[in-house]
Amino acid sequence: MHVLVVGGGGTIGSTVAYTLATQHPSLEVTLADPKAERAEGHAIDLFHSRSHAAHAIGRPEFEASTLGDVSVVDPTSSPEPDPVEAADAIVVTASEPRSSDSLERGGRLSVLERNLEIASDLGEWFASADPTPTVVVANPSDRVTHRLWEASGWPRGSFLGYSLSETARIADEIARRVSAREPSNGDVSPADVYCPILGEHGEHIVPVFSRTTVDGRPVEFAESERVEILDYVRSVPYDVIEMRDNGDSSRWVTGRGISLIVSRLLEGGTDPDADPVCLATPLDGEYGLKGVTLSVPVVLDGDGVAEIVEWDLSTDERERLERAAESIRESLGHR
Ligand SMILES: NC(=O)C1=CN([C@@H]2O[C@H](COP(=O)(O)OP(=O)(O)OC[C@H]3O[C@@H](n4cnc5c(N)ncnc54)[C@H](O)[C@@H]3O)[C@@H](O)[C@H]2O)C=CC1
Ligand SMILES: O=C([O-])CC(=O)C(=O)O
Repeated sequence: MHVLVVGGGGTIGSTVAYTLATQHPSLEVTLADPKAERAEGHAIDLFHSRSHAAHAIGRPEFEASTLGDVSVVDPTSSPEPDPVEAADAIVVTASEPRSSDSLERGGRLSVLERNLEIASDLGEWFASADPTPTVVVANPSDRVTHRLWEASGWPRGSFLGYSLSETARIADEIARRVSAREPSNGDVSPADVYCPILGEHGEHIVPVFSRTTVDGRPVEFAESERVEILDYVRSVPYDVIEMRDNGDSSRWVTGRGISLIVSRLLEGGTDPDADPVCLATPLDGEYGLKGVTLSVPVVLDGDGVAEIVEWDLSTDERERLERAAESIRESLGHR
């Protein structure tokens, strides 16, 4: 199996590559980045991280001879053989560098113009290869996913815009609040919270409070609490960036979330009996929306989105989803 990480010399791309490389020792990983030397530095380090399997403490449960390679290509030099053709899954983290106006809430939109150009170029590159499931991380991820889909000519189900970190963040905040309500019951773990999030990866997130459960039981929040929960989810990634001296963004939650999605894709998909996962995919009438890409519940197979699940939403959730769609359409110039 082979995963291509486009933007693999950067923070998120290299973190995804590390997570996948250690989880799947035989996986071939290619890092595509115009900063090829930087990517090569990651590739050498990553390959050595796999070599711990040669030590007794590595306790290899696989043949050392099956260790996958970690290689580098410069996407601007028409690499041959084409790594897009070789890939079983692709992750796109290619992005303009973070600018000073990307450090505040809403900052994901500051790289819109340049990242749409990068997406158009990547789409042209992808177009000559067979459709391959592609997880899009570069911000603003829903708009970039949409542009990449349009430029590639691949089926819409090939594209999955990544927004799952928000689901992890809201679970943490809900667990804290529910624990504080009844301290005598002990702490609730975020792992016991289910609160899917639809909509934009940004200000227009749509937490589905009508389906939220703790330990499998429905849980209610007053409107004031909902506002505070939303505020936490929107703000915390920017707090993380600031705490790290305005350097890297949330590489660990993002790297782990993407690696889980790629792992499921390589295994042939998600369990159709399990809860669907919320990822951004181009819509064609689902939820009454067309010509826009935003997060909705999906079931995955080995090619990408096998099914978009249409949940019954409350009036407020539906209106919020429509507002998210409007905001995304507007910034893409689609009215
Ligand atoms: N969807 C999400 O939840 C998250 C999205 N992000 C976004 O992911 C993107 C990447 O973030 P970082 O890794 O921190 O940025 P970074 O600046 O460390 O890495 C971006 C990499 O893309 C490369 N690149 C630029 N143009 C390229 C092209 N045409 N082809 C291939 N590579 C190209 C750059 O050389 C650089 O190495 C950003 O847009 C960031 O906002 C980051 C975290 C979470
Ligand atoms: O703005 C960023 O690069 C970080 C981001 O999207 C996130 O962590 O959700």
